[in-house]
Amino acid sequence: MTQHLDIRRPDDWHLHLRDGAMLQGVLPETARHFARAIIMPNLVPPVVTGDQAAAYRERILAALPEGMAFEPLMTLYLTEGTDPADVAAAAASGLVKAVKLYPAGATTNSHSGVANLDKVMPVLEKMAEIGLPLCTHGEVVTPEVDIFDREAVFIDTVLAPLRKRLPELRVVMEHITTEDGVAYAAEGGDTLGATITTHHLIINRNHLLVGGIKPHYYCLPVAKREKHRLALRKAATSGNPRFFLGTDSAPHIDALKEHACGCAGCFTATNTMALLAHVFEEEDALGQLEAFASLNGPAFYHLPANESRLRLVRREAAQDFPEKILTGAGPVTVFNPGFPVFWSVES
Ligand SMILES: NC(=O)N[C@@H](CC(=O)O)C(=O)O
Ligand SMILES: [Zn+2]
Ligand SMILES: [Zn+2]
Repeated sequence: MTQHLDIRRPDDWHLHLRDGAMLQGVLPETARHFARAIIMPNLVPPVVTGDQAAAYRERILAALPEGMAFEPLMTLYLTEGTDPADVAAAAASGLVKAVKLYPAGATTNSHSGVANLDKVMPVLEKMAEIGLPLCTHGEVVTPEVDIFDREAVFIDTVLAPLRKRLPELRVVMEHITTEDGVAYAAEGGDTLGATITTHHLIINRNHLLVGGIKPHYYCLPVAKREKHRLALRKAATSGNPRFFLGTDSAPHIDALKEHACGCAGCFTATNTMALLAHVFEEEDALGQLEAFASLNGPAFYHLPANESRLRLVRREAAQDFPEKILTGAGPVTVFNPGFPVFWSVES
């Protein structure tokens, strides 16, 4: 029997589109299913100023194929030189929807990020005043802290003190990967949100490491123990408005993933909605998929939910997804969940 699930069209609250030939190649994969996305600013060089965000937005719209509708929601990359007045102007014009904090050295293209939070307090104070959210890559980079503990230590030593110091600041904990992140976000009140990726609902660290290293499962924050994956599933399917979808779909060409020093990032734009339907069905929570993918994010960002709809269909036979997307920059492997998926998006 074919089963349908109709939901409001989803948005992606954490997406990497890159630039140039890669942007051209990956943008349709998101625009096919998503109405809007928060666009991450970690280009080389990063998107720091309002002018740079406006120019990047134009490049994204220019790369959109004829007949596709998609609204990029722009962000600024926070640096120790960021000007609070520029941030405020970019927010007031409606161009910029959030500012992104990368602790310097934490992830892909984060070297221009923040080493000393004191240096950006004037920007954060301005953001608290105007209600502009701060999106955080929540990992400390202290070499002594184990990579699997970096998120929990960030919460204790950076995020909680910052939110005490600036309680009005609206914060999104991006791509949470631990039960600690889930617990902190659940208690955070309405100034706090947390995005969860599709892949962290599917893989734990065994999938990454047992039986040979799987470079296409390597992302940051790195996948954790099974108990953390289960906590993320519980949070995502709970209906709790603090939790919403941010795929963190992060394309890198295969040559840089299958490498002695492979890049971090899973590319999930192509099959995310089908995979989420699979996960939510497994959790007996298909009725909560719309909240997670289409309602909780807009509510946090004070934007209306989309009026258009998306239909997911459960087929008799397992559905095929492309193994790779062929972009002008090179092939990009699509996230393979490692199990058959019967759901697909009706086109
Ligand atoms: N998630 C990742 O593993 N990679 C992201 C950066 C990020 O979101 O941390 C990327 O830009 O490739
Ligand atoms: Zn990140
Ligand atoms: Zn990301």
